[in-house]
Amino acid sequence: MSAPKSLRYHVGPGGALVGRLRVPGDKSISHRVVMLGALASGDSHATGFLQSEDTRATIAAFRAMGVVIDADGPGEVRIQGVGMHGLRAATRPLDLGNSGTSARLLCGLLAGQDFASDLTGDRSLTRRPMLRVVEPLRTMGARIDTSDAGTLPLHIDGSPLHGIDYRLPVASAQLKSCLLLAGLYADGETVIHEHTTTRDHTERMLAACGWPLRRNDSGSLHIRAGGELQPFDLEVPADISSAAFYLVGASLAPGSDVLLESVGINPTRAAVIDILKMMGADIVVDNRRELAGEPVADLHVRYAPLQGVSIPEALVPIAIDEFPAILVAAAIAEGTTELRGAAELRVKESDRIQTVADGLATLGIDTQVLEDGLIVHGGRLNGGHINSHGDHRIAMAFAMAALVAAGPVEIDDCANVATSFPGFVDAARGLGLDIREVH
Ligand SMILES: O=C(O)C1=C[C@@H](OP(=O)(O)O)[C@@H](O)[C@H](O)C1
Ligand SMILES: C=C(OP(=O)(O)O)C(=O)O
Repeated sequence: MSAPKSLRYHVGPGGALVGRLRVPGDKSISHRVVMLGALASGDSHATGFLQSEDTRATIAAFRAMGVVIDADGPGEVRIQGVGMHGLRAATRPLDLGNSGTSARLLCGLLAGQDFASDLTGDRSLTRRPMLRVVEPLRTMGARIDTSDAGTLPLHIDGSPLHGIDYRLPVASAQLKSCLLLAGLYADGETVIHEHTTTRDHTERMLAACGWPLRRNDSGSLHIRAGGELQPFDLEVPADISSAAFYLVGASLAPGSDVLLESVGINPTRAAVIDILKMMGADIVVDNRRELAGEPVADLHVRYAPLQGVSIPEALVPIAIDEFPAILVAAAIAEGTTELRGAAELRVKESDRIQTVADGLATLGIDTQVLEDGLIVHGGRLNGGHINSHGDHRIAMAFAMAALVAAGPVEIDDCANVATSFPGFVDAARGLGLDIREVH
């Protein structure tokens, strides 16, 4: 979107991370704050909100549909909810930038409106698969056109929906959330079965807004239309996906000692802690409490030597966005790390299996690329020149690799770090990383 695309990071080798930090608000929860706040019957307010390019894309979409949103205060957002039937047709296509969460959740939310919408996005987003949401929505009665490749741009001709009984074919919280949001407008019951646990922020926030949502003993979700969403006033936890870069950086670099404050540790999100601990990381989870119906804690991480592990497949969806960082940790761990069952990584902002493998090869690390994962043989890192392919998490993960590299790490195409973690460079420098931006 607005950030310059030529941004490069120069990261000097060595050093340690020391200090305390509250990383910005959780991106998944911040998107949902805007979406459910917009549909609530009254005004909502949130602090700790992530102001980033992805969440701004969601805000812009709802403003274009007539919702008044004030997001000027740092980390603060006020939303004048218009009620379940108060959205209005936008006069332009809704441009969701780089944000898969915005595109997929909005698809469900807009399918049952009584107006038409067009959705588009940037180069990366217009390549990401949308049929996973479009096909079940069509079964619910939605009228949606996609590109020939099944991607954005989409035309959604709002239509009456009916509930379906659906088993998710991929472990995707975006798909689950899309169908739950469509279910808010569907006749009869919408039932969703998941064979693997994925993040449950939509379910928690719907419950917090007083919408009846039932989970039966086998874990399937049941939702019906006809309710009202209560407005809310909440504090968004810090994003564990952003904290992950510092968990890894501090684990890698001797002498590191970092306290990450008020990080969301929702059990459907927090497997990065378990995986790093399996590798030998020294992470203490302290001061556990709740914010916005979500568990949070302070995470105290100190340097520790790491060993390679075989990552349990059940943990993959619960750490899905953290693999660029985890695989950088694997690169200096002693022995071999095996990641399997992670084919979803290929359809994120970049093909994260290939971009990580290419980046690690540049730094001198042997890997074996699998269709659904990566085998990393830990070793010593050289400096080198990395192409992030415009993927924010690749850029931040390789910035941390410099802490243990023998020479500088240059990373191209870093502007999209602003999609999830504006302020990453200042925060990293504040803790001791020798990083600067080159325009
Ligand atoms: O629901 C969400 O907020 C998200 C779900 C995940 O995507 P998938 O549903 O595609 O796994 C994750 O990768 C993304 O960053 C955010
Ligand atoms: C995959 C991600 O986000 P999204 O799907 O919303 O683009 C991410 O933030 O790593």
